[in-house]
Amino acid sequence: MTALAEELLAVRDTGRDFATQPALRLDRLVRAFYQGSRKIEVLNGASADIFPGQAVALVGPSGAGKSTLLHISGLLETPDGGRVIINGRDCTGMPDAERTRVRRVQMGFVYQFHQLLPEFSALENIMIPQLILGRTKKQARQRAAQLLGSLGLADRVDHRPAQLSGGEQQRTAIARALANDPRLILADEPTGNLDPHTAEHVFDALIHLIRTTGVAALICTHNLDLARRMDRVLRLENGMLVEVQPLALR
Ligand SMILES: Nc1ncnc2c1ncn2[C@@H]1O[C@H](COP(=O)(O)OP(=O)(O)OP(=O)(O)O)[C@@H](O)[C@H]1O
Repeated sequence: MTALAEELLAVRDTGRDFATQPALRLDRLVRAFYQGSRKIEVLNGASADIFPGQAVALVGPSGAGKSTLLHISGLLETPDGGRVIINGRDCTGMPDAERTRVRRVQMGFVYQFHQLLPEFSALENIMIPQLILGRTKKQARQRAAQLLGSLGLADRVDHRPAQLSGGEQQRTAIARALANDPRLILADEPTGNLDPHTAEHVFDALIHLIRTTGVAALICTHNLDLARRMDRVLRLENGMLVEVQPLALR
């Protein structure tokens, strides 16, 4: 385990106080799919509150519905029943334009494959979402440089994604997710494409930013070693979210 990882674990184990309003409240979510005439009930009353500053792992077997839950949390899909409440606001029935705005202003996304724009530099990739929200070029450049610096990429700002290693690409994607100071990070296997050593470093960087910015994060992962190091673990079981003690995770 790296020194940073040990420091992060120590912070988790001191039992910090979290803000009282959840950044994300999932309230009795229901979602089913039909495959032919067969109905698959993926979410069946899934509920959870995720508070600012918490890194929460989402685990469960393949096909349990983790991606479905992340898509619904990110307002990319609508549930058949239940509510998604972001910072106290019920977003479930919002019109598309309003959902897009909530996503852009309040959320950051990290995917297994970085999805950086190949023709732009690392710096520009982090500036673009800020320019969309109306920051000036100067403000966007400063914020992008600051984030890349805090992720150990100060000497990579002008590199295009293809000129970065897998771990550097993923750290750039994390910086992009944080560019607009979101309240909530949603991450789908953010280290799933990396070798174990690189995955650990990228994960440490992500957790460090969660702890220092106070953003809330729901992180889907198959990697139980990483899940054990988060503040909380939620396991999807039979369409419900079950809280598991991180150190008891098997
Ligand atoms: N659009 C869809 N149409 C039909 N079935 C779907 C659709 N999306 C997901 N499913 C089904 O819902 C179930 C849950 O899928 P989901 O991708 O959410 O699981 P997961 O836990 O993320 O799996 P994995 O760990 O393998 O990525 C699966 O049985 C999947 O086939």
